[in-house]
Amino acid sequence: MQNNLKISFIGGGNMAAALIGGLAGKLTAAGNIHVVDINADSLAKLQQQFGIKTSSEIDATLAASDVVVLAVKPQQMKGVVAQLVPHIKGQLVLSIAAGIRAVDLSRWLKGHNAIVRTMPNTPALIGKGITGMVATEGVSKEQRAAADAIMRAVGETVWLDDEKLIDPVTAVSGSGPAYVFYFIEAMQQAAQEMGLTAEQGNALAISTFVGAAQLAAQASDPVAVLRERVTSKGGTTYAALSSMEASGVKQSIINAMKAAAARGQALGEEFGQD
Ligand SMILES: NC(=O)C1=CN([C@@H]2O[C@H](COP(=O)(O)OP(=O)(O)OC[C@H]3O[C@@H](n4cnc5c(N)ncnc54)[C@H](O)[C@@H]3O)[C@@H](O)[C@H]2O)C=CC1
Ligand SMILES: O=C(O)[C@@H]1CCC=N1
Repeated sequence: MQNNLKISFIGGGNMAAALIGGLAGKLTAAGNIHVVDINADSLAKLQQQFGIKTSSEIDATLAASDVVVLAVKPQQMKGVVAQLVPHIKGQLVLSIAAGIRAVDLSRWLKGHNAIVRTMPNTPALIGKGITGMVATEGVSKEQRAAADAIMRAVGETVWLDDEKLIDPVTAVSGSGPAYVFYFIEAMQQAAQEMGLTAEQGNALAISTFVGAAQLAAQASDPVAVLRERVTSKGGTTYAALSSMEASGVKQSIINAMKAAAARGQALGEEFGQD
């Protein structure tokens, strides 16, 4: 399904590249995608990989875009957005930045109110992302549909009614892939400490994650029931889970995720000021 949606990315880093990979030549022609980045190497890579248009400075392409995706770090957002003001008229502005609130983007854009704030994640790279998103009042039906189509090009979407929930979404799915990788790293290390090779440990840990996650996605039972089915009384899993409980692993994960959400809020407060 291709349409003629013209999309400009401000920032062509990791997340932008993941999104462009799902969009270019799929949702819209590669020639309809434009990336502005100050890093010439990133631009050259994107240009080569996807055949999109690139430039090191904001130019007239921006004014002709339907959607402007803000994909720089929260710390850079205010300075970058200030440069966009003369070029933003009716476009949809779609931010993927952690923390930065729509109200601050709108103020920096001199009252522009067609903003969709999103939180994607890196499995977008393989079309398996999930994005939490919320729209401001000035977003039209068509713009909302365009935002949804852009994020669906790299996975699933979950729309929120309340922007405050974006920080919890960031804590669950935005940062979430890193927790999974951390858990896999721990399993790989344990495998090696117990005598398996790195290659064996790698295969066993990753396949276990993929298989268990797919089972959880497909099963009609809650994950707690799936866990109980692995856990024989007096058996090996019971020994492992008892050790985790004794070390407070579950509470530690909960605390960590609350820290991520709090950091999202703090980023908004710190980098969303005038
Ligand atoms: N990496 C992740 O897992 C996720 C990141 N995000 C958000 O995505 C945004 C981008 O993150 P990443 O892609 O990971 O960062 P990144 O550092 O890979 O990309 C940022 C890009 O912005 C460019 N840039 C910096 N100043 C600029 C300017 N003045 N004009 C144009 N381009 C400029 C940099 O050269 C860089 O290529 C962040 O706001 C982050 O919160 C959201 C969800 C997940
Ligand atoms: O760590 C971060 O701040 C970004 C947002 C979610 C994932 N990476």
